[in-house]
Amino acid sequence: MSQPPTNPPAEKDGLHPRNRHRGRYDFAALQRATPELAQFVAPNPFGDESLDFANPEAVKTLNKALLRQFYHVPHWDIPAGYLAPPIPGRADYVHYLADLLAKTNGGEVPTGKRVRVLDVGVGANCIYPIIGHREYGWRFVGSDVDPVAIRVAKQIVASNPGLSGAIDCRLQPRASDIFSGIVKANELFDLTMCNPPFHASAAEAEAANRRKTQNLGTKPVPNFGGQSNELWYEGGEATFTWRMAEESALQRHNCLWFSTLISKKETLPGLYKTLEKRGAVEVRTIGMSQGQKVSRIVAWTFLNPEQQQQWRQRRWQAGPAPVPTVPESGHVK
Ligand SMILES: C[S@@+](CC[C@H](N)C(=O)[O-])C[C@H]1O[C@@H](n2cnc3c(N)ncnc32)[C@H](O)[C@@H]1O
Repeated sequence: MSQPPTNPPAEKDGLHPRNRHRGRYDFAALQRATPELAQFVAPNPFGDESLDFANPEAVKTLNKALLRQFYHVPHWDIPAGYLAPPIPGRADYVHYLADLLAKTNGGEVPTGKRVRVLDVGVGANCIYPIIGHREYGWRFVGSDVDPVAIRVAKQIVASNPGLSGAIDCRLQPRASDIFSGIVKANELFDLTMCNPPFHASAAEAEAANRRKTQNLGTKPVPNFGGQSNELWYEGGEATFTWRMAEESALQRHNCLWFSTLISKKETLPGLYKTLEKRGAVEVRTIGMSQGQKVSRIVAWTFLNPEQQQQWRQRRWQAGPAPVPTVPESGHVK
């Protein structure tokens, strides 16, 4: 006998406790702040208001509304075909990194401009710097090999209050480089983060797109949810993160914690091996789950506990720094 459909839980328990998106989307409030969202909102089989998540325009417009309502970013747009990120999942990575820094800081998340973060592969959407700055006041450098992504990310930064001066977007001139060409001499970062290109080839990215749209029961959408060059890299996630691990060893004294998302568990053994070979002192794997999708952050440091404490004293103990206020809800003018 077939079971009646059950409504999804109101609280997304899998998300980080500080994630602002643990509750169900309040479509009424979102539409008040972003009226163009209304055209995409319709009742789902359970009678609740929902959105066609297979429609990139709908997802992009939801992102606009969420960024406006939760992150004080009234002007956000990306060109057609660029990755419209699921914001709750992106926010989770930022909050888990905040916890990681807190461990080096006596349990307290260091906030404000004294914390500097490098986002490798910032994308046109500039999502991690926006969330990290609005939540914790951190300063960001975002790198990308795609000149369009850098131009759009810079536009987002320039057109929203308080982001200029907090987020610096830099073009990586060589696709094979990760930190080299971006990190300036003597520049220090408390964290690096990255959502790496996942697939090993354009064909693989397109096949995955086809499978995903088939599962959602819709027609394949060209460049569904991301430019193909945003989603693939010669050798895929494993090669990209291997390069990152290798290069991080050259920056071992310029950064407290390096980190990356890892989507494929098969990538983990190779990454751990490289980090061990290069002398990482501590490697942490932090699990994250968003709905059915399970992912993880791998973070590593080349600094021993004593050096970590020295880092803390030198960089964060200059007194508390103010964090910009993020409204809980409501349209930000
Ligand atoms: C999966 S997308 C992530 C975009 C965004 N951070 C997000 O999470 O939605 C990966 C990004 O890495 C960029 N990328 C590829 N190779 C790179 C490199 N060597 N250095 C910096 N960015 C790179 C791509 O252009 C793309 O924007």
